[in-house]
Amino acid sequence: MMEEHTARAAAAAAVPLPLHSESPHISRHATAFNRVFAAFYAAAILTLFFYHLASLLYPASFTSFFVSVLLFLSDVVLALFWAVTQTNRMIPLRRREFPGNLEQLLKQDSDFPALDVFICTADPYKEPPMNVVNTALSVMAYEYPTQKLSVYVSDDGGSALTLFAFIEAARFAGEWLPFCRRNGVVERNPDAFFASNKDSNSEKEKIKIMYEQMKMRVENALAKGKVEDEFIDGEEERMGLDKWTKSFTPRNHPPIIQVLSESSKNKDMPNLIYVSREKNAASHHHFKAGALNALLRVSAVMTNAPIILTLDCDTYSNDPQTPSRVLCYFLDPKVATNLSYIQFPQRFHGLSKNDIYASEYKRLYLFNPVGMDGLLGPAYLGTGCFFARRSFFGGPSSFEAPELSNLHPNHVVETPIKSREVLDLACVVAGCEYETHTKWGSKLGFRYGSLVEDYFTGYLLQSEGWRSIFCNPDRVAFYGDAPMNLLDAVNQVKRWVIGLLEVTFSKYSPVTFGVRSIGLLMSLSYCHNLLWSFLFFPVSVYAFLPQLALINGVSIFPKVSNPWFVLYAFLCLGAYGQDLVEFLLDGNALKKWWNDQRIWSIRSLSSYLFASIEFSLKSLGVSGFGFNVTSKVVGQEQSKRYEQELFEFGASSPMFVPMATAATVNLVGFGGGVIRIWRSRGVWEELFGQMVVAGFVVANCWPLYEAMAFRKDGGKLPPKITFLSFFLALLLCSFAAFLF
Ligand SMILES: O=c1ccn([C@@H]2O[C@H](COP(=O)(O)OP(=O)(O)O[C@H]3O[C@H](CO)[C@@H](O)[C@H](O)[C@H]3O)[C@@H](O)[C@H]2O)c(=O)[nH]1
Ligand SMILES: [Mn+2]
Repeated sequence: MMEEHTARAAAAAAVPLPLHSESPHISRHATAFNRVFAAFYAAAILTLFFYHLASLLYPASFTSFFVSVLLFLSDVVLALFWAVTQTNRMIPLRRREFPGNLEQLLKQDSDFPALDVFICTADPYKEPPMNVVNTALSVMAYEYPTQKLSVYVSDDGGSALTLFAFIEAARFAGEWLPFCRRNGVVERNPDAFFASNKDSNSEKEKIKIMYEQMKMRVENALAKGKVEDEFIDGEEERMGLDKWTKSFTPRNHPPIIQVLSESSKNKDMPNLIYVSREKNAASHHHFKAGALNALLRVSAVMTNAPIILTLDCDTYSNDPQTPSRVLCYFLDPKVATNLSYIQFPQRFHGLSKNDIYASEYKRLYLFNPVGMDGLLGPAYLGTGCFFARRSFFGGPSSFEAPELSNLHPNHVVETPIKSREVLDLACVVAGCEYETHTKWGSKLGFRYGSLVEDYFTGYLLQSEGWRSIFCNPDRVAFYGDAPMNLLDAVNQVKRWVIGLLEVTFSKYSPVTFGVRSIGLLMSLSYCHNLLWSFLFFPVSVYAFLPQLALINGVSIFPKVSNPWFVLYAFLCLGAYGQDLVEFLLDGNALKKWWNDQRIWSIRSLSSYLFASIEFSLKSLGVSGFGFNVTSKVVGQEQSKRYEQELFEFGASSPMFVPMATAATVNLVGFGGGVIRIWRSRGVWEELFGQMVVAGFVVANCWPLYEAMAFRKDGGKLPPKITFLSFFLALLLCSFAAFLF
């Protein structure tokens, strides 16, 4: 009896408890419905093309031919966009991790694999050092053996203020980390913790005061633009800050590497290392990808952890257990062999109630990754992503050796991180010239050649045979900042789209290279983003053409009584309806969806349009572009308006001109249509489709009318832009009067 029991226990021990599971993200019925709907929708699109071809072949006049061509081309782009969205609905996956079961593998601290965290920052004024410090503290306080954890901060802004903030942070961490552990704090970003925990006790009061004092010192230094002598403590700190000589500028300075906290000296603290790679005017620094590659090498020399977490400076940890979730995959030999990265969704804090600029990017950061996870895995989203270091050195079965043996992913570091030898080598690998004649950026590390280094790198890793995993636990793992004014929001997407165009027209285009290396469905998923830039065309056509025709009483869509009208209605309602249902099922309010669909058109008429222009100019050699960092600070007035969900225009940017012109033309078109229908009732059947389109755009443009005519605050549309758009609308109307 006893024997049998022991035997059973032994058998149970031999079968390890699962570390993770996967299941379909949506019910089988929902997937089946999606497929049937997709089949119907595809048939409807084909029928529409038949209709278009017929009108192209037998045009009534030159004008109707011209109109048909524009509508046909627009619908081709929209149909392609629809088609590439479908792949993400085919096999959406939901994953679960069981970190509790890790105990079987991790009996003591030394069993844990080491983890290197990379945090990138680039500008102390757009990315306040205190926020970066909060991000760093939130990960330094991970529930993870401190001896196995190192946090590297890359400062592309080359700012003494950021270094000073981190000197302060290292000191504060000595109190903060034990405080979190003693009290089982879950919110380990101090700022978020103090904001949400109002009740106080003496211990909390004490630490809050320390935090406030640190914050004051850092913010004072920032306001003065320099670090006062009185705040510098000891020779080591002085020597670090002394590197900022007269000739030091953010674009021209030697490499600076400072170890601010060392786990071998203080067993309760992880390593904290400040890195500002060398910069000079003669060498290209490849923006964030360059910074990450410098960190890959510096960290290889110092700690060489097999697992790496990349974070933007604003992406703080909201869950100290996150590394354990990741280990559920990295420690499972069945998935680990070809696993490159585990991506968490990008989530944002401080969004307005209905997210007016749709900064949440539900589709990009949630729906699409879930869909891609059923294939080879999600795209890399730039932040909140854990990598296997090995995957930066060639495919799973084709190793690319780095030029120095110390950078080899299996190299074991035995020298203390503060030794001269290590620091000197770290400075060499953080130098400008280091990458010349090496494979960094092409075969090794993060890839160069696109402003969306995340998308490009993830895609190329997958094409080498790696796969990725999307991890979306119930408790949000990371929170970041979203742009809080319209110009920042559209400029950010413009930068992305330029980066995507760089990929589209490179030799690695998903359309050609991708289909061969990652298969049709995966490359279609990647094409979803590539098609963004082309959307400016159909959206411009639908924002102007039906309305200009309407002003002139010309019908361009089928009459309501015509059977073809049903087809149009099905295609429009179907696309918008499915989008709406997916949003509502995800638990979002209707208003949030409304804002999301509005921004889709706004981005098309601003970001996508201007990105296409800038990319063409660059290709012709007329101008260049760079990585314009999104500001993570907002003024008080602005933030109040954001809370009230008022669109923030304020600046006179050409980006606003097309949307303001569309708003004007649609209002005039809708008004003109109403008058025509009122004058002769019979025409409503012919103009109905155009009235619906114009009415829909007018409803969408409400914030623009407000900003043009009714608002007095600093966020209104500058009169210059309003008048320019009136003028352009007049020009368009005159042209239309001539055309129709
Ligand atoms: O030369 C540079 C430029 C930027 N950054 C850092 O890159 C990060 C992202 O910059 P941000 O201005 O916030 O850009 P976003 O458009 O918000 O970033 C999204 O898009 C980027 C790709 O375009 C990804 O790298 C990001 O992870 C992703 O969140 C920030 O931490 C910056 O400090 C650098 O380190 N060096
Ligand atoms: Mn950002």
